[in-house]
Amino acid sequence: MGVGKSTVGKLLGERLDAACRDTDEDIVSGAGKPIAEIFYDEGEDHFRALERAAVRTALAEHEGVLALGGGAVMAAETRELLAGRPVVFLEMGVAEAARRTGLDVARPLLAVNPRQQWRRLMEERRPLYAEVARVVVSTDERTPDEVVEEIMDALELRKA
Ligand SMILES: Nc1ncnc2c1ncn2[C@@H]1O[C@H](COP(=O)(O)OP(=O)(O)O)[C@@H](O)[C@H]1O
Ligand SMILES: O=C(O)C1=C[C@@H](OP(=O)(O)O)[C@@H](O)[C@H](O)C1
Ligand SMILES: [Mg+2]
Repeated sequence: MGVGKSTVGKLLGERLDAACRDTDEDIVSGAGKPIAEIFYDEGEDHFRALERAAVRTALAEHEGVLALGGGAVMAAETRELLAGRPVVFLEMGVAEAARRTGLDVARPLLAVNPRQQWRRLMEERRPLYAEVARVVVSTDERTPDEVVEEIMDALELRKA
């Protein structure tokens, strides 16, 4: 959350001349309301079901860059669908996370005690990110464009 998946995904798409899709955007357009409202109105379990379906559909029909939400890997089905694909795990430290997410009400899971919540979520999720990732790229002290270049190197996407 806040590491830059959506921002960097779009830039990477431009850099590769490929389309970028973001499953959170698919969920919002499908539900007709923002993510925070889905959480508050229907609850997290409902959001996760929409997320699993959005990832399944996007992986089946989209070619190019796909940005996921930070909690998508919690679903075993999603981890299985990601296996063997060029998945990038973008990381950052907690100080940077606090700066980037700020008081962003669009991220309901960080609405209360954001730093503590972020640490707790990362402890739980880090092994799952490591399980699905082909490469890990640090985003601390890097601009989104620099992160794109790191991804290009890490996945060996540069043309010879
Ligand atoms: N490398 C970066 N350095 C500084 N700010 C960044 C960087 N990448 C993204 N941001 C900013 O952090 C916030 C969260 O980015 P976003 O792309 O929505 O992350 P995610 O999709 O991983 O939650 C946005 O305000 C974005 O402009
Ligand atoms: O980490 C999470 O559980 C979530 C991350 C969000 O996406 P980003 O990681 O793009 O912020 C969004 O899917 C939702 O608020 C839940
Ligand atoms: Mg995002």
